Amino acid sequence: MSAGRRQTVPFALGAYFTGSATNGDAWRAPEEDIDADVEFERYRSYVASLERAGFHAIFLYDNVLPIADPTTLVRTPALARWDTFTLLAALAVTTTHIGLIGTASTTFNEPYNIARKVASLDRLSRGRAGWNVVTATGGGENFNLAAHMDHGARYERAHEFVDVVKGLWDSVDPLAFIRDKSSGVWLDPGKVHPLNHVGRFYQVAGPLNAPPPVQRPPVLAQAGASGPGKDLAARIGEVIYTAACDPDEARAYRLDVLDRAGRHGRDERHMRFLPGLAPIVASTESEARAKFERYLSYLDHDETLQAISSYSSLSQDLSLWPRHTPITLGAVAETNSHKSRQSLIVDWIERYRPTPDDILRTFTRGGHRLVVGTPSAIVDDMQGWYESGACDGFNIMFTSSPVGIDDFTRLVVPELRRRGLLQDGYGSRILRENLRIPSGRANDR
Ligand SMILES: Cc1cc2nc3c(=O)[nH]c(=O)nc-3n(C[C@H](O)[C@H](O)[C@H](O)COP(=O)(O)O)c2cc1C
Repeated sequence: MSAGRRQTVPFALGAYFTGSATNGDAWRAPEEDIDADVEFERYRSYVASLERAGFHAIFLYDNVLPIADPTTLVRTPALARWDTFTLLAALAVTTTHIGLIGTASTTFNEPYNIARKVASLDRLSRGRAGWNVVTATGGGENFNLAAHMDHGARYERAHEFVDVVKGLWDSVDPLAFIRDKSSGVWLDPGKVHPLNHVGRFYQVAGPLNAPPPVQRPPVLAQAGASGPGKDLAARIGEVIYTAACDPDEARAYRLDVLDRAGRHGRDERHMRFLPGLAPIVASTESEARAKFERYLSYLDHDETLQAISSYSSLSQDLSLWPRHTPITLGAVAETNSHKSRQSLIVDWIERYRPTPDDILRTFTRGGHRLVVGTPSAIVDDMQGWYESGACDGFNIMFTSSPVGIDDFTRLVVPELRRRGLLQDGYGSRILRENLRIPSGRANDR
């Protein structure tokens, strides 16, 4: 099983970052960096470590939410956030092989701008750019809307948005540029193809006024998991980020999206499913447990429970629930924001009847799975998920930086290598080639 699987869908390792001050929830721990929102050097050194360790890509989360009440931010480093593609552009010139995947929403951007940004990043990085296509969990109030756009409408626009971006990337053949001083011919107009797109939501003439991307096309990531989210993933997603706490559910999700992808002539060779994983690792089990308790001691429990309640739209604040009493959810109003995270956490609470304390011990504030243990226990977990077809790798969400990054690269990465899951070094300087994802073009199915 594993040898064949490794041939078709090689194990992929990504690293998740927000563009703000700290990566971990326990930001008050003495060793935790707290100034990455103003010091580029922090990101430069994190990503340099990940590149030395052979991570395929980093992924920058982003949102543009309104903050009606700044008192909700008193205890969390979330407000100041680098503009995603500006930060990635800087990282493009401090790295050589690691992929650089940034989030931009199809709800609050125009396709022309995104096509240009990602194409430019792909050139700057010599073929390592990716775009995480989101419809955004909120933010309309910052973009001329009274509220967030309806979930269904967001996804309808997203399909057309991505088609336009891909069309713009194809609108200029890189060979169009003759640049011949002797003849005075700069450009071959036969290799420039205005798009002239007229659709339901967008009217875009083109051609794209940007350096042609190196990758044909740059890698597309996607992270929605509601019905419409899965349809978008199935049609355009190449790297699929998920939150999953149970391997059976992750496997069912993967098979569901692959089934939908089949209708678009796509299969598992074209997609890498990467659930989030937040590791706390140490050489011995007891050390790892002690580290975990220390992490919990620096976590603001109320704030973390409030964040999970709000991000998962639970219709109640879990921080108000007695800390050691099993939670009973009342009626949960259907959300227009993050439908899949809502159902993930609601289902989990209904199935296991956890206490708020159990939630803190199981999930990060974003609702991703915490795993505590030795390097071999953590790799057993990862390998088990991968080999059973629950995923194609992981998106590592470090519980602290820089120490959590250092722990993972020092302890877990060598074990992943020893088991042949992760290769030594990079096979290519191009992200799509390192992930071994074909472009989907006729000559590269
Ligand atoms: C790992 C992961 C990362 C995500 N990153 C972002 C992000 O950066 N910005 C955003 O607005 N939504 C992000 N999302 C949310 C989804 O893209 C999507 O907007 C959300 O799941 C709502 O869509 P759904 O109802 O189809 O699930 C992320 C989801 C996951 C699982």
